[in-house]
Amino acid sequence: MASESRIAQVATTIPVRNVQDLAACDAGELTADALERYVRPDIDKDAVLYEHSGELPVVDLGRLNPQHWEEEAAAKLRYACEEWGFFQVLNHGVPEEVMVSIKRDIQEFFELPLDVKNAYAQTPGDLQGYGQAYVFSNDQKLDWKSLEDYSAEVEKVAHSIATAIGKILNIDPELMSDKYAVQVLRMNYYPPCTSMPEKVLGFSPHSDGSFLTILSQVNSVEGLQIKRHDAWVPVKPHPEALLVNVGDFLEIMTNGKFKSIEHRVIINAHKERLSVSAFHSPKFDGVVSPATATPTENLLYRTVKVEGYIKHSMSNKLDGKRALDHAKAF
Ligand SMILES: O=C(O)CCC(=O)C(=O)O
Ligand SMILES: [Fe+2]
Repeated sequence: MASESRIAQVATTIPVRNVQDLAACDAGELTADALERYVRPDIDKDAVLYEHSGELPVVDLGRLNPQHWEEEAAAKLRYACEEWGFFQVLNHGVPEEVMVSIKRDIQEFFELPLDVKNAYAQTPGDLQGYGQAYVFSNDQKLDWKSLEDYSAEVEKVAHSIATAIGKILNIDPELMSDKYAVQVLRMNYYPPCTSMPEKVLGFSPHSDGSFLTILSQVNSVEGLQIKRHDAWVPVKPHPEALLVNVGDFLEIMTNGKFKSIEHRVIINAHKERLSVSAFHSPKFDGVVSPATATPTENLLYRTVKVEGYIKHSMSNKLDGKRALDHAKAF
């Protein structure tokens, strides 16, 4: 569909030297100068709280479907969206063989020579950090069965989570259904950095310009950190779970009750990290309006045009939750 290709077009970023190529060069070439672009002076500004990793909410999707709905699981989902903005999802229903195949194909893809990868991909780009990404929207898939299967399965997961959220918030399912209608997949690759891993970021702090994002931490290498109470909490990869986060459009729609949380990716000294993000967003020509629980509730956000918001959030330098300021009511 035309609107979907437009997302991939705005998703391109500034061309820079491919980081995978950079990381593969001789140690002598990896000077502070070569890495300067990726060094983040404020990387240590906020504490990293490893001891809180285990507190990240885990939501059991098997207990949140119309045939089997448990209030306790619903309360957990609400808490996760209000307090953390991120949660692990178990019993997500994606068959094991689909997970195994997509993980294998992504690993193999990133081992291909650069020119072959670039010929495959519509929109190779950097991640505003020491990372590399390839983006595919619904109509621009690689010719892989695994990607097609994964995409379809993750769409079902997005549907189940959005339906459960709609039920929790008392939102008409019809109104909910077009909020996650467009899916864009991005494969992310973060090479190891032996010379100064503690100084470079794989992905600068940002919140997602989506409605819901579903992430698979493909090779279970740690790196993702999420903001909580002005500190960073590392997310431990969970082999059976998918990681889900509230995106900016869901924060706007809930008038700030569900939180689209700032996150970043740090770099490992020895291991590469691979992940695949599935962004689910409303159709490009739509709008998202804040829904208030009571008529007297103050409006924190205004109605935003989807296309304008996505373009705005992608065309600016990543800067925490700054993109959402664009949608503030005042
Ligand atoms: O690789 C990751 O863990 C995070 C990726 C991410 O934040 C994104 O794709 O928006
Ligand atoms: Fe993200």
